Amino acid sequence: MSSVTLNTGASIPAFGLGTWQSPKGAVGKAVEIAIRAGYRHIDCAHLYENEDEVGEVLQKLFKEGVVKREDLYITSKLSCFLMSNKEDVTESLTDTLTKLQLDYLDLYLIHCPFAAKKGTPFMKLQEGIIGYFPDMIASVWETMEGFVAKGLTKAIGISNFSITKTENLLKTAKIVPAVNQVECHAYLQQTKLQQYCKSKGIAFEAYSPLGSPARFNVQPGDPVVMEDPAVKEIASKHGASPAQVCIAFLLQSGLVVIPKSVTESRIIENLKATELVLTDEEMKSLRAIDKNCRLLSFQWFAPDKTVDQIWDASEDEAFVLQ
Ligand SMILES: NC(=O)C1=CN([C@@H]2O[C@H](COP(=O)(O)OP(=O)(O)OC[C@H]3O[C@@H](n4cnc5c(N)ncnc54)[C@H](OP(=O)(O)O)[C@@H]3O)[C@@H](O)[C@H]2O)C=CC1
Ligand SMILES: CC1=C(/C=C/C(C)=C\C=C\C(C)=C\C=O)C(C)(C)CCC1
Repeated sequence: MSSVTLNTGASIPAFGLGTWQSPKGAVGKAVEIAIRAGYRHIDCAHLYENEDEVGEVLQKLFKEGVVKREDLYITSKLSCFLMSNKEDVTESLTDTLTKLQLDYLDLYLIHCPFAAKKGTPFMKLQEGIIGYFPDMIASVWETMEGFVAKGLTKAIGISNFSITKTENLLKTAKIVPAVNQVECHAYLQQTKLQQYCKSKGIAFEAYSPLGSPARFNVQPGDPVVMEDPAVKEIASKHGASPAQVCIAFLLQSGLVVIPKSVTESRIIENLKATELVLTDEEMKSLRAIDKNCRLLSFQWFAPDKTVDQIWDASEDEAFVLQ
């Protein structure tokens, strides 16, 4: 399986399994099926509230000798509820390591540049919003740099950072983020952010590569990337599925891609997309269907701001689904 070399010198498998909205009772089985089938990269987060079940299955697979810790690439992310001070940031990582039953992560990301008050009930998030503060992010980053020094994570990175917010972070960062994990699919290709990340040596990781069809804010009439005629036509030419084309397109663009599934047949189907080779012409057709269309606006984190302000839209002028 292909990999991307990070600015740390380490390699990250270019293909991995997402676990957002993978419910407890299903996520462990999904991770087990994936690893047994050949996945070596799992994307987790404190916010997903399922890391304990992922940890249990990892332990089981280590004990059975199916895979060794050093052969896996495990990412997790700092909770947006635990960003206000060093103790909270440390609590988020410690809680994640305990739940995953690991001594170290391969990659630890700031989940998003917005913070919310500790203890805010998840469904009342809007009441606990703190917002985006560059000084808070700088201080979170300094704490995370300490995690690398202590061997608690091999690399640190960011998620949902625009160019402007990354530039702000780089003003004080001693470690350049290894990765920026952002929404990216054929309808939101983020070419400007991709180019910027490349220029800074930051690897670009594509989340929601299938257009997150079961996202919580999905509305009737929203564009559906897996139903795009170009995607379907290319899929049928290859005897592949639309999902496989969506994944192969991003992989062949040099990105790290982390589709989520808890369905055995889809977990396997998505893995097989790593073998699908698209022609230059097909890549060109897929590049042409970009709609600059953001599916996850994160506006709930900053209700006083417009979506354009949240994403520093002068950079990309994406239109956003409400
Ligand atoms: N950093 C961040 O803020 C974010 C990170 N992420 C990460 O990226 C991962 C992927 O993004 P996500 O938003 O989950 O969305 P995806 O684009 O990966 O889509 C997942 C959905 O597609 C379905 N699906 C999976 N494979 C297929 C297939 N072959 N054919 C048809 N449908 C399929 C899944 O259903 P089913 O499971 O029922 O099979 C699920 O409903 C997340 O799980 C998470 O790890 C995502 C969003 C934000
Ligand atoms: C899911 C809903 C809400 C909260 C979302 C939060 C706190 C985080 C979403 C994180 C994502 C997209 C993670 C992917 O990695 C509300 C509280 C806003 C209410 C609607 C449902």
